[in-house]
Amino acid sequence: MKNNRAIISVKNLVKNYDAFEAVKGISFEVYEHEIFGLLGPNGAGKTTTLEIIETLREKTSGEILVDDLDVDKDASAIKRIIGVQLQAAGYYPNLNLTELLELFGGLYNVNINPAEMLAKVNLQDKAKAKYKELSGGQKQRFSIATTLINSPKVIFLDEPTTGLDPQARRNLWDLIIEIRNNGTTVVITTHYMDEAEQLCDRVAFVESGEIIALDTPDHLIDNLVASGFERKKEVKKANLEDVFINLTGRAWRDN
Ligand SMILES: Nc1ncnc2c1ncn2[C@@H]1O[C@H](COP(=O)(O)OP(=O)(O)OP(=O)(O)O)[C@@H](O)[C@H]1O
Repeated sequence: MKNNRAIISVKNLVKNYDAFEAVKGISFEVYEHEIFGLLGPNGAGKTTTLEIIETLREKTSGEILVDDLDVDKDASAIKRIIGVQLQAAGYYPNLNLTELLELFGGLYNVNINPAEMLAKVNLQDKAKAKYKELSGGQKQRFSIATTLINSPKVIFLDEPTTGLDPQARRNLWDLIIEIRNNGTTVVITTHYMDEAEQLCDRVAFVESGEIIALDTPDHLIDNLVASGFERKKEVKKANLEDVFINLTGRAWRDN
């Protein structure tokens, strides 16, 4: 299924906020049809990097191609082939889910079938509900549905399962895998290492604006184990959380 064609290519990306270097010359590729995770501590530069790829934020320097389109020259063409989660503020309170999807479809100038889109994220029973009446997991599922309106080649999910209960998280994992299996590349950030381990084909660890490791979860774990690392009283000798802490030297939930 994976072909290792780079659908996103980032070369020497730098982002400075005044004198502060938030992203320090990172390079990586996201392959077509994979689920690619950007992991790392708060403030590492993940959201900044994603928003630059999404053409929503200016970079300081570097080259970025999305499906061979250059963010400097083809930003509007890139916007047409990517799906980005809207902020909740964009969900007009008086409209129900069906009306919101019709509105967004209109903004993208595409014909959509709201009932079909809601069924994709298992919200068919909420067609007439308002966004504010949804549970946290339902809100996330609706937000993911909105990323699919323009049948994008790549979707970006920034911490999609934060605050969800374990079951809702697993439901969302199934949904994300299904979206990938239907041919969409997924770029995701998460602070949950079990999630990254379950979901991501490859992950990049970002620390202080640099990529300090990039590989499949399996390889990262195996490398850590091969280096002599051993967990106390655990059946498996290490997990991806161990890789993370070993790389960054701090607990991954710390601020
Ligand atoms: N608009 C801005 N102006 C100045 N500094 C900013 C701006 N946006 C982000 N930063 C800084 O850049 C750094 C990277 O922020 P970013 O939001 O990309 O991190 P992150 O890895 O997504 O973090 P988190 O896991 O907390 O979401 C942080 O130190 C942040 O304070």
